[in-house]
Amino acid sequence: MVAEKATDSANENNKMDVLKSTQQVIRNALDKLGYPEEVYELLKEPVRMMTVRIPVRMDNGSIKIFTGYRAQHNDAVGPTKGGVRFHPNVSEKEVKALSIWMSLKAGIVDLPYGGGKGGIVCDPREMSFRELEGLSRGYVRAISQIVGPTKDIPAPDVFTNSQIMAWMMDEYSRIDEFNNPGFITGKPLVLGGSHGRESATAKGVTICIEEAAKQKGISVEGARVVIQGFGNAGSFLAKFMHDAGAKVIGISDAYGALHDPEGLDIDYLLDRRDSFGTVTKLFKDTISNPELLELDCDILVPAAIENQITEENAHKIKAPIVVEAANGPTTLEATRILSERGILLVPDVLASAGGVTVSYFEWVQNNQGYYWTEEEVEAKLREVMVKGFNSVYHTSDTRRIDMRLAAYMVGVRKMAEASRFRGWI
Ligand SMILES: NC(=O)C1=CN([C@@H]2O[C@H](COP(=O)(O)OP(=O)(O)OC[C@H]3O[C@@H](n4cnc5c(N)ncnc54)[C@H](O)[C@@H]3O)[C@@H](O)[C@H]2O)C=CC1
Ligand SMILES: O=C(O)CCC(=O)C(=O)O
Repeated sequence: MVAEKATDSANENNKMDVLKSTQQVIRNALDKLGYPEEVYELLKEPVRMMTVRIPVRMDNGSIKIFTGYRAQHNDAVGPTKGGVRFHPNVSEKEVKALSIWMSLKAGIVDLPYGGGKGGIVCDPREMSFRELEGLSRGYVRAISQIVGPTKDIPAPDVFTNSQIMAWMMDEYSRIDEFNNPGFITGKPLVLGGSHGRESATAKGVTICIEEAAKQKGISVEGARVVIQGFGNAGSFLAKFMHDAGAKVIGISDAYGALHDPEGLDIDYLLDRRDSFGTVTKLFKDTISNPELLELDCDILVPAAIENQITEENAHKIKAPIVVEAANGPTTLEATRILSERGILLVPDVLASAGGVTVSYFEWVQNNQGYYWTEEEVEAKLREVMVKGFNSVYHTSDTRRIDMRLAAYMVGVRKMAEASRFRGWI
């Protein structure tokens, strides 16, 4: 009985293991494309993974040692690129999976990058500004040998922002002994940031929603939208949906969710949210995150963390369109269930690629020292996202496969070919 329980829990862990599920889809995509086994052997793990220990003097005078990671998945196409996450649940496996997803995003929207990702195990909500600066600078010192504007270019992710990017850029510039804005993206505008980067992930998701709605014959104007997460991705998305005439009937953060079938007051919520995307603590009448996901709505956007739609709740999702702003919010089993139910699932590696696309634009502008207007950035982003959506949708439609497998097939091809031309495989 005990052994049976242990096996059950091992199976459950496997289903929630984001690295294992990513490897499974990579394998399926490579098989469908006809690549030999050694291509999978190369791409199933990052080519480089660094673990660092970062000492930080805390405000109470003690020294605390933090663990951080930087994964570089594949650099055959170009330098690796991807965000840095500050979160208590960061793990080596998660960072590895996130770096693979970055490679796939770069492939889908055709950027000259491979995927990278970083993370530090910490809870920035419980740290002072001074402690966060020490941690950000310490991380850069620790990984400085493997990063740089032509090697691996970090950016923001969960619980990191433009201030943290500014500290990291300053630390790298000190080490490098000259001002080096192209080392990192998602910087404040005054330090070489790009117009449109802050809202880029949400803008990319909005474009995918528009394209998915066209395919489903649903009008965005008047559509009922539910968004899990009210941080960078979720809050800008709520604003864009509200401005497009959609009714945002549910939002959430790490502490709970708000629901109003008549539509929430998005401008008020944006005004009251804190820098970690927390707003529900201000309200008494809340529902839970699991309840939020099952609300009756037209468009559901998970924009927070991994493993939110699983085989437990996939049958209960009512939205005909699910667009993944977050990385890894839906398990593979849930992907199968949603797809069999005819729900159009726009996967993370496509839907959330707007962030890295505008990060690429920021890096290009830093390299050329000439900056674009917000309108130019938005027009270029739209072109890239629509093209990415169409190629994934077309692959899914013609091959009769789910959108996630289609996205992996589109995303994996460029790095496989580049690795082959380089003579690696
Ligand atoms: N910021 C960016 O440019 C990009 C972000 N993403 C992905 O979007 C997702 C959200 O990232 P950001 O908005 O940047 O982060 P953020 O740190 O700005 O906001 C995170 C939001 O998720 C909520 N949250 C945290 N834990 C939660 C939980 N257990 N249940 C429900 N909500 C929870 C937080 O309260 C907050 O509202 C992540 O998966 C991230 O990897 C993807 C592409 C780019
Ligand atoms: O902007 C970037 O370079 C990376 C964004 C990111 O980390 C992501 O798409 O998950």
